[in-house]
Amino acid sequence: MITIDGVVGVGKSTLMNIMVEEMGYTPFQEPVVNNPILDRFYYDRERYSFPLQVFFLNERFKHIKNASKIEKAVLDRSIYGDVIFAKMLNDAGEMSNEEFGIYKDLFANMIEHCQAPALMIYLEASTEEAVRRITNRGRSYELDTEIAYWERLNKEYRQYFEEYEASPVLKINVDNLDFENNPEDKEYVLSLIREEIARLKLDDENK
Ligand SMILES: Nc1ncnc2c1ncn2[C@@H]1O[C@H](COP(=O)(O)OP(=O)(O)O)[C@@H](O)[C@H]1O
Ligand SMILES: Nc1ncnc2c1ncn2[C@H]1C[C@H](O)[C@@H](COP(=O)(O)O)O1
Repeated sequence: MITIDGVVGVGKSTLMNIMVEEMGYTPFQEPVVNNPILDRFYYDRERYSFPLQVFFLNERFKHIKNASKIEKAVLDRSIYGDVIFAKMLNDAGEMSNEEFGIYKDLFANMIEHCQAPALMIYLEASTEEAVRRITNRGRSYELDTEIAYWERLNKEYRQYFEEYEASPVLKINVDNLDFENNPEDKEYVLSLIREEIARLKLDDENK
């Protein structure tokens, strides 16, 4: 089970699709379209932070449960990334301390039953590049969100991944890598992933 994480717009879904096409992985997509409150959350974060976190926690748990039953799974975003959002929202006063306390308790209970990924691919980018990609993608609720939110998220992500040790991490800075449109960049990223898989002997484990 390989997980791809990183800030919004960094290219997680795009890379996941490449791994599906080029490496035969089975995708576990982030629930954006079928998310009943994501849009509302962006316009009223105080009201929707807590239910949104519970929604994502539950979805992530389902994905991990199902992904751990198959040989080559790739997940778009991780349960660990959710904690970054939850902490950030609590720090900003958009999720109350009581709600964050309940969230942490629920998380602690769930994580005991979650298999850690065999590899975490952390896609790192400058906030400017992430916002450029968010703008190109054009989800209206993200376009209406202030830049400071994306800056805070990036800062929290970087800090979190400096200390993350639940699994091996492959960190890739994607600021100058257009693996979506440039075949050379795509091959380069795939080679990094293949090398890491070989180094960790994940292929052997998966046989
Ligand atoms: N490496 C890349 N270089 C340039 N644009 C990219 C790259 N990867 C993805 N994109 C574009 O950036 C936007 C966000 O990509 P996406 O994969 O949906 O990000 P995420 O899943 O991390 O939010 C999309 O419009 C996508 O086409
Ligand atoms: N845990 C989360 N809290 C708040 N918002 C979240 C969380 N997980 C995902 N999101 C948002 C961020 C994006 O608007 C969409 C999808 O993420 P993406 O990085 O584009 O895959 O959901």
